[in-house]
Amino acid sequence: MSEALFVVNAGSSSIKFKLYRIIGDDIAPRIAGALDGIGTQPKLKATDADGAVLVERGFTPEEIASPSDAQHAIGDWLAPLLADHQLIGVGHRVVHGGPHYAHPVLVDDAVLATLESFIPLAPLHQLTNLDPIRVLRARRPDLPQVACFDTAFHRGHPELADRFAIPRALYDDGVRRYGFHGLSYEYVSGRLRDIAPDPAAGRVVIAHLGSGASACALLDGRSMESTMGFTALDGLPMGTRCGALDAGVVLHLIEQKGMSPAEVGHMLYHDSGLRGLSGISSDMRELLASPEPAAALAVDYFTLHVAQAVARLSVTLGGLDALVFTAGIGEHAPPIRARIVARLAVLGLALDEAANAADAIEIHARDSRARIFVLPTDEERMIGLHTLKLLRPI
Ligand SMILES: Nc1ncnc2c1ncn2[C@@H]1O[C@H](COP(=O)(O)OP(=O)(O)O)[C@@H](O)[C@H]1O
Ligand SMILES: CC(=O)OP(=O)(O)O
Ligand SMILES: [Mg+2]
Repeated sequence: MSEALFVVNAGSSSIKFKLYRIIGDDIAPRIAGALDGIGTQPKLKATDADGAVLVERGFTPEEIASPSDAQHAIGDWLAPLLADHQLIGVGHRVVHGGPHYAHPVLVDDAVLATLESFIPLAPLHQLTNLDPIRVLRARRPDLPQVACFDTAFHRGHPELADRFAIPRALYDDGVRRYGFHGLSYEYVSGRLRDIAPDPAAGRVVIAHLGSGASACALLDGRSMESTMGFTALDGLPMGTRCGALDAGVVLHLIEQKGMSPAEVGHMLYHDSGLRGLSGISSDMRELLASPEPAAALAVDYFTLHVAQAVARLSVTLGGLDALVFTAGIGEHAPPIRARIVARLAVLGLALDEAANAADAIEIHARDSRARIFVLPTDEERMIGLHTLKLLRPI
């Protein structure tokens, strides 16, 4: 019977999962799947290591109305397939680890209670990240569960990157710039080290452009600064989130417009970003395909702000050796990469257009002052490796 571990990456409308076989101190995917459309058009799909479809079935919105329904459905489908695997544990992506968790942790009641206290700091993510942990603890109390944090990678960043310019007492109270997407940055910087060790040891900016978007400055693979802050609302404009916003707007909406804090929160997390700017869609593919001027404005706003962030993070690093694009938009949208790099001509960056159009790994022109890469992220593999290391220290 082969040893295996299970990885869960739970979002608000989908649960992605992977079953890995353990091979020494490495892992190899056996099953990859997702249950998405929770509460709307639930669909479970999973493939094996060769891409063959193992299951593809729909559910009614009533059958899978919540992430915990989804977790049970995945568990029911998976149980017979686990018969010839010996599961040693489960790794979870948990977006917020607060000020203290700089590494993955084994979840017990006290850890779970601490992580629950961060729910208001990550309203789109934390509750749904913790839900599968709770469901699995009830179903399989014997199975070790490991929480891997999006914030952990940034915990070693310098104090300057950790601060807001507000009274010091708030910092001591935990109002700090945590930064997110850390599992993605850790994986992508490791890939860069494998394929291009020279720039990886130097000054690198990684732009994680998905439905959530942020950018991170790394020096020799370590986080120096990132665009997300106390919450995953700060920094770049996203699918539905506003990104950096004048705090005065929040005061205005509450004090002058009579909006409740909950209404403002909903607007900034769900109705802003690309969706708010365009009035059309939060999905970059739809905006690129739309002839509407409002869609073009949203795309321009996005590319301008990503380019500005790369330039700002280059100041933090004192220069730039490599720029890396990753996540849904970063990996699959050549026109967006082209517009971002065109704005960075000011720093001497230039694209090889054919390589960019082909989603090649290296896409810079020969005379570009920094190398430019497209590297697919793999948060699940990072979670799997962390989980294995914590459960099986060498
Ligand atoms: N071919 C493409 N062209 C443009 N945008 C794309 C393409 N493929 C995916 N995207 C965009 O990627 C985003 C989703 O990124 P992803 O990393 O999958 O998000 P998440 O995992 O955080 O939900 C969406 O805005 C989607 O439109
Ligand atoms: C932290 C965050 O924004 O995550 P995601 O991109 O998955 O929404
Ligand atoms: Mg994501």
